[in-house]
Amino acid sequence: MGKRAEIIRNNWFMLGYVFRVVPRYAVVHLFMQALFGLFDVMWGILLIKLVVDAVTISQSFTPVLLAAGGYLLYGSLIQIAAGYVYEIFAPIQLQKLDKAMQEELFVKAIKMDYSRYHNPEFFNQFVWAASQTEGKAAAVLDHAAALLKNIITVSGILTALLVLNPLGVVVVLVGMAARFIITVYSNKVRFRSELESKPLERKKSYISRVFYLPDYAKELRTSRIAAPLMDDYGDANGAMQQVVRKYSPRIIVLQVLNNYVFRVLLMDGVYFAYTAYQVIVLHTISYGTFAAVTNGVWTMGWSLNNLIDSVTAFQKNNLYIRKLRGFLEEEPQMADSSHPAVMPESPKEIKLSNVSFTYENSGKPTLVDINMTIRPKEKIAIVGYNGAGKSTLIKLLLRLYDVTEGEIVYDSKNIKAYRAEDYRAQFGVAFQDFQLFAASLAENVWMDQVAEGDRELNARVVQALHKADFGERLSRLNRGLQTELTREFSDEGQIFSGGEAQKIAIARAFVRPCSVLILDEPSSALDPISEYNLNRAMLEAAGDKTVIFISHRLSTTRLADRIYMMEHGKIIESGSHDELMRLNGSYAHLFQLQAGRYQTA
Ligand SMILES: Nc1ncnc2c1ncn2[C@@H]1O[C@H](COP(=O)(O)OP(=O)(O)OP(=O)(O)O)[C@@H](O)[C@H]1O
Repeated sequence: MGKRAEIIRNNWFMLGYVFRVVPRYAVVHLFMQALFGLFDVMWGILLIKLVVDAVTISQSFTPVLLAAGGYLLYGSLIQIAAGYVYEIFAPIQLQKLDKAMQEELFVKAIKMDYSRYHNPEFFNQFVWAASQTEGKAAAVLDHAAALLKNIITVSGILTALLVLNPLGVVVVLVGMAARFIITVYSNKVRFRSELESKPLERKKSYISRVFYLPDYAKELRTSRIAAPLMDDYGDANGAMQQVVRKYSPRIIVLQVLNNYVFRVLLMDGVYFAYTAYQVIVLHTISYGTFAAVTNGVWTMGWSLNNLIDSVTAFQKNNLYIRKLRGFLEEEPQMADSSHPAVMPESPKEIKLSNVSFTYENSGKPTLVDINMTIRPKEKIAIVGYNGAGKSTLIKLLLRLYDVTEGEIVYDSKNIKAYRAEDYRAQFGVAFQDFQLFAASLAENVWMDQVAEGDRELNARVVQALHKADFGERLSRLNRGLQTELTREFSDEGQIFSGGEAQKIAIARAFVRPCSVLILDEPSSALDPISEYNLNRAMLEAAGDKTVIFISHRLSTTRLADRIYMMEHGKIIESGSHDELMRLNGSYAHLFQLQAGRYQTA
C-alpha cells in the first residue's frame, strides 16, 4: 500500500471510531468549523467589498448597516454556539471517547499473550503506543475539522478571487504551489532530524527517570552510579546539539523561502502592488475589490499554513495509528479452543511430559525435558540455584507461555483443551515479583471490586489475611480493610514493609476457592524463622489443595511430600527430604550448607 493511501486509511479508521462512539460531537464539531470557515470568506472578503464600495461608489449607508448587522448577528451566534459546544458539550463527549477507547485497549491488553510483553520490539512498537492513547482519537477529529475549515476558507477565497480579480489568482496559485512543495520538503527534513534525535531523547528521558523515580533512589544514594549516568546524559545532549547543527541551516533556508519569498514578497508584496496598480492606474477594479482581494490573499496566507499543518498532522497521526492498529489487530497465539473442555471442580493430577521451553529471542532452551507428576493434594517443593528455571516452570504451569516441546496435562487432558481463563482460575498464586495496586487493602487481596458493605466477602478477605500471617498488622490499621495502598493517589496511602507487602500477596492465593496453590518464593522477604512458621501455617491452611512452592530456604522444603531439585533447566533430583538427604547429592549439599549457616549465625 502506498504511503499516502496508508495515511488516509489510518486516519479514516480513527475518524470512523470517533463517529461510532461520539457521533453527535463529531458532526457538531465539523459543522462548527465549517461555519468558521464560511465566516472568514464572507466577512474577510465579501463584507469588505460591500462596505468599501458603498462608501466610495454608491455612497449609500443601507448596505453598510445591513452588512454590520449581519456580521454582528452571525458573529455573535457562532461565538455563543462555540462557547457551548467547546466548553460544555465537548469536555463530556471527549471523556466518553477516551473511556471507550481505553476500555477497548485494556481488554485487549489483558487478552494479549503474556510473552508479547517480553518482546522488546513489540513492546516498544505497540504496547507503548497503546498506553499513550489519551486524546489521540479526539486529535484526529480536530485535524479533520481544521482541514474542513481551511478547505472552505481557501476554496471560498479562491472562488471570490476568480470572480473579482482572475489575473491575481495566477500569482496566488504559483505562491501556493511553491509553498506547498517547500513545506512538504521541510517536513521531510524535520522528520529526518526527529528520527536522529529520538534515540537520544529516549536516553535522556531514561536518565531523568532514574534520578526522580523512587525505585532507583536507594542505589543512587549508596553508589557512584550517578557519575556515568550524568556523563551519558551529557553525551546525548552533545549529540542532540550536533543534530540541530546539521539540520537547522536547511530548515532556515526553507523557512525563508516559504514565509518570506513566496508569502511576503510574492503573495503579499507583488500581488498587493499589482492590485494597487489595477485600481489606481488602470481603473479596472474598484476600491472595494482592491480591499477585498488584498485582505483575501492575506487571510489565505494563514489558512494555507493551517491547511498544510493539518496535512502534516495527518502524517504524524498515521505513525501513531499504525502502531495502535498493530496492537489492536494482534491476535493472541494462545487462542481458546472452540469446544473447550469442562474444568473439573476438585484438584486433579498435573503431569508434565518431556516439557522443554525456549524463550522467544533466546537461542538456548530454559527448560529441558521436564517430567513431573503432581498428584491431587500433594505438597510439592521446587528448589534450585538462581536462573535454574523454577519461575519459568511456574509460568508454563499457569499457561502464561505454551511449552515449546512436550505437553502439560491436567486431569488427563492437555491444558490447551481448556479455556485459558477457566484453567488459570484453578490456581491461587503468590508471585515472586508481585505488585500491590493503588486500591484498598481488601481489593488488593480479592483482586476485584469489594463493596464496603459486603460482609461475607470482607470476612473472607480477613480470613485470608490471617492465614497469610497478616492478622496482627491488620488489627493495627485504623481503616482496616479499607486502608488505601500506595501513595499514588492519596497522601494517606499506606506503605508496607517488604515482608508485610509479601503477606498481602500471599493472602491473594488463599482468598478464592481453587484447586492448586502456587507460591513462588512466597516468603523471600521474611526472616528464616518467620518463613518457617509461615510455610507451616500455609501448608496447614492449604488443606486439601495441591500446593506447589518454590523456595530458596531449604528448611521449609522438609514439609513437602516431594522435592524437585533443578539445575540449568533440568530436574536433577527428586524425592522426599529424607530420600534426597540419603542420596547425598546436590540437594543434600545445599541443605547442609544452609543448615551450617544458621548454626553459625
Ligand atoms: N522473558 C524472558 N526472556 C528470556 N529469558 C528469560 C525470560 N525470563 C527468564 N529468562 C531466563 O530464563 C532463565 C531461568 O529464569 P527463571 O526466572 O525461570 O529462573 P529461577 O530458577 O526462577 O531463578 P531465581 O531463583 O533467580 O528466581 C534465566 O537464565 C533467565 O535469564
